[in-house]
Amino acid sequence: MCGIGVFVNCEPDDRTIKALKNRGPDFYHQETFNVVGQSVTVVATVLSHQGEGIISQPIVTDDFIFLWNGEVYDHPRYQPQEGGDTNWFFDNVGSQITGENATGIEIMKEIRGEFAFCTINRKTGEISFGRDRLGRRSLLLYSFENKFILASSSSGYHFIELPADGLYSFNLKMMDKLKRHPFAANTKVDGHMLDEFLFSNLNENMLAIEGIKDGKLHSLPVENVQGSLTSDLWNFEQNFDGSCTNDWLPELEIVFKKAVERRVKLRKGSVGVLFSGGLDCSLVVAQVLEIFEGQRELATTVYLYSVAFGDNEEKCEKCPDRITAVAAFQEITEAHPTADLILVKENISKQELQKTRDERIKHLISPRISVLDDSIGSALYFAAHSEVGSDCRLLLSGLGADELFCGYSCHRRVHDREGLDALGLEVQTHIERIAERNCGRDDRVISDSGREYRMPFLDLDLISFSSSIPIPARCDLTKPRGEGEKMLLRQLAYKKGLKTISSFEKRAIQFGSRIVKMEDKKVKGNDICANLQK
Ligand SMILES: Nc1ncnc2c1ncn2[C@@H]1O[C@H](COP(=O)(O)OP(=O)(O)OP(=O)(O)O)[C@@H](O)[C@H]1O
Repeated sequence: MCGIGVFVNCEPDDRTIKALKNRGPDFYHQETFNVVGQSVTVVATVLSHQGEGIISQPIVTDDFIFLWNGEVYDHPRYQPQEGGDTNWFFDNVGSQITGENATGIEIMKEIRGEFAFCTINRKTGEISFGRDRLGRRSLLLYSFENKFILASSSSGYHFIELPADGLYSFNLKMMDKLKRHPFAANTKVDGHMLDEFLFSNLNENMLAIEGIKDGKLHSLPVENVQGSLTSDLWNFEQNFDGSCTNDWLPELEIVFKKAVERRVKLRKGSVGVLFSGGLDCSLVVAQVLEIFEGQRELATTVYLYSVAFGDNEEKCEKCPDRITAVAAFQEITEAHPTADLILVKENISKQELQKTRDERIKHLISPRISVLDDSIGSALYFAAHSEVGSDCRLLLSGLGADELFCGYSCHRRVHDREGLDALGLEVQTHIERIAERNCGRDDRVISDSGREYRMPFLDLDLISFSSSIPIPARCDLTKPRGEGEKMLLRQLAYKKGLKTISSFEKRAIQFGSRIVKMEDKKVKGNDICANLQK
């Protein structure tokens, strides 16, 4: 994982550099180039997980500048090599992505892994960039007059999150419009396929939506390149079939194991899991431990980071997520008595929350601004930034399980009111908008810890396989909570010896961690968050 930044006709401010350095504590480089008459400053920081030593960035040739933030776990042409995925990527893809040349993009589509990238053609001034189909790595965009910025993490500008709706290119000679190679999609997602991006020049009150009308606006038109980017790996089409005669569990077990294995194999340092004690993250922990038992050379300590909000230890211990974390830790330990497992309790007071939010969190959450962004972003920030486990450089979470296996209360609502077909569409929508709802924000707040964030349930093979399972085999929403939603995952947990955990009810992070209760807010999740605007 890395921090990448490209600053055309402007220089990065200190806060942006610090944010990028936090993401990549192993290496930092900043250099300014003249590209087709424009000043282009690139910043690259690295958190190394692949290859011998540390692979520096950016990769610069006479023709190209290439910045890569992500992991290639698997690709038909990829063999993990000495130079890691950065060098491989450059050899195979970077030199081929030039504007409308689709070859590079064709290779990119087959990457199993998460990424954001940027390639600058020094001869033509064509700059190509994008996030993977699920937006698992953040990339922010800002443009004003002749200034153009891309950065993994935020600063004092009015950035927008680059939508994960396609791969983009922009010509630094013309600076007139963006081109989008759109990803194929089955649902309409807010903020996707816009035909222009709007930016403001206001700098001081960066989160004040109201303020924009007083500042100048800059608009960049976006033009779609004909034909959309499709790939079997990116096919999230849901199986609406009502009949479910197969036993899906054995294959799910294999696909889930592979998804976790990919993510714990290519790494340096030990492993942590963001741990609520809920079904999803517990399954991830159990799978990691099984893999470690089978492949001792991969095994390390596994830290389980549990965050709870309250003004003293007693209150934190009563948080629903802390209660389940303690219970789940015990059950997992009983199932894996030889595992080197440490439960790390992060107790956060209101004072600490407010101070850290003002100093750090709100900048990382930016440009997201809702109450939900604040609650989830802050909880994940504290879980990820624990000082315990200084050798832990990788964090896993259970994100994605609810989307695929119908864990949310809205799934139940849609099912009860509109039936199975509508539920299938709801599942599809949840997956296609996860970049905007979760992934960008979560990547920024978590990766700021200098630990890389990976989500096994958002593995492309796992999504593809799960999507092929008829909805009634994934959940049975005629059954009560704690039983019907994520039914197939509950069976998997039971099979893995997590009997109590398999019947835990789903609980949203903002309630389970009690961050909402501590702040005593009478606001709705989608409201603009006053705390982020201060
Ligand atoms: N209090 C917490 N402390 C640390 N990490 C958390 C906490 N709450 C949630 N997370 C992380 O966020 C992920 C998503 O949360 P979510 O509530 O959807 O899943 P879960 O708690 O694992 O399972 P369930 O959805 O069944 O409750 C979790 O899998 C976990 O990795």
